Amino acid sequence: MPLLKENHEFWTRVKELAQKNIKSGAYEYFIDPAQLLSIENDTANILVESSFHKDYWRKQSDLISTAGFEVFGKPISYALFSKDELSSHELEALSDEFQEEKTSSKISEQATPILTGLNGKYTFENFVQGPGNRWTLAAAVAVADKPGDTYNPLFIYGGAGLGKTHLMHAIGNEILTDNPTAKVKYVSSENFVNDYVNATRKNQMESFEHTYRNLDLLLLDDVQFFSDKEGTKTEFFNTFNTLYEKGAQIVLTSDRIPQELNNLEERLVSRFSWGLTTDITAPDYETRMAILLIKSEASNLDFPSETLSYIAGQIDSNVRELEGALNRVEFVANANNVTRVDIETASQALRSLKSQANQSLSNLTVKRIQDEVAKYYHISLSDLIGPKRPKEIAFPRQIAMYLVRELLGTSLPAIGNAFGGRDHTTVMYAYKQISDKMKTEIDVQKDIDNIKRKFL
Ligand SMILES: Nc1ncnc2c1ncn2[C@@H]1O[C@H](COP(=O)(O)OP(=O)(O)OP(=O)(O)O)[C@@H](O)[C@H]1O
Repeated sequence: MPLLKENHEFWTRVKELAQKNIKSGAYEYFIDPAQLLSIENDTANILVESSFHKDYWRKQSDLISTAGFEVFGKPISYALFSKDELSSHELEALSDEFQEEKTSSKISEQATPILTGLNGKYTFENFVQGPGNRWTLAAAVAVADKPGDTYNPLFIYGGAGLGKTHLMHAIGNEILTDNPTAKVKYVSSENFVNDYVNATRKNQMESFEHTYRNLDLLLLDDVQFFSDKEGTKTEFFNTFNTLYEKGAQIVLTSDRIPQELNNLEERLVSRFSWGLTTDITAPDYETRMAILLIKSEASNLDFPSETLSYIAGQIDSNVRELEGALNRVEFVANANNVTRVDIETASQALRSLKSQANQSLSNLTVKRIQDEVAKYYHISLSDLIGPKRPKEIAFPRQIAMYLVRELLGTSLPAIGNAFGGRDHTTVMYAYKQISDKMKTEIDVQKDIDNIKRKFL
């Protein structure tokens, strides 16, 4: 039976995820008024306003399962109760425990539990070892075994989609399994900066420092995107020093070595090299095969090894893309009612992926992408490529930059030029922002799909 503190953490996480993925009107109407009554036998009992709200909540199983995995490391199902169908007695019976624990938690020292940010699905067990990641995996296991003791900080660098984030989560999950009370936090550099900016704005620096400087393990992802604002850098420098001096473990990732992090000052970069700097390179064929084998086991389809070998031969530099290719093959096989996936089906699926890109290549231009994106978001082309920065314009601009990079493979400086002479780092940031959102935000995935469809 999970503790109440975790219940709170779970519910906060559900709402955070909903805020990210659901339009604000729907969030305010359907999600915000709902209450978590209790969690019993891995089932969250949720009270909603009416049976109409229930229908909406039934489609939100992703929110519950993601938050369940992140907070409890296991699947959580949910039962819905609407106010109009529950007697006050039944309501009391369901919520007693939660209310009771809620009262006692108010007395406990910390009002807000640390949100670990960890995703329970990334573990050492499901990370495939290969020549490109062997030493980094060994270092990560050593760090999880003796945090703060072996390599501190551990700095992992390498190209996109090669497993850096996976290993970070695995370290955090392992440490929490060994010591469930450890104070662990995974955060992207961007979110660290956001937390800091919000804390200064709301006058909550004490609470910010309390959270970050008392950690046993800080996992900071993508430090190449760290803001170059002075206040944030100083705060991070101080956080780093405090944690390091008290022997807390720090793990950092980046797409480049510390010495190439031009956004950070020398004194910080040199600290990154105090521990161990280690890289991940692209998986070789055997590793790709092993990854496909593990991932395909979760499928209800039969993948003969020659089919996996075919897929492994098509995608060779990015595990995220390899997973995407497998998903695409599964999708096409299911659509064609195929249960045993042969090479023909796989090649058909991957051909259509490629032909989509090829078609785009043949008649697509930067200008056409800009026009379609501007039209889609109801803004003018001059605003899209001009200097304005409000969110309603900055977001479509990031989408357009992402699509140009994705569909045309245009270089970063050339994209910068096509968008009013912006610096290539701005384009890189935009691309990363949208790639990240594509992983978690359904609305963004839909927007990108809708816009892409106009080019086919
Ligand atoms: N060796 C591996 N074994 C199993 N899965 C892997 C391996 N390497 C990567 N993956 C999977 O590939 C996907 C991408 O990995 P991850 O997000 O960790 O990449 P990354 O290096 O952090 O990329 P980015 O820099 O773009 O954020 C994840 O789903 C991860 O589980």
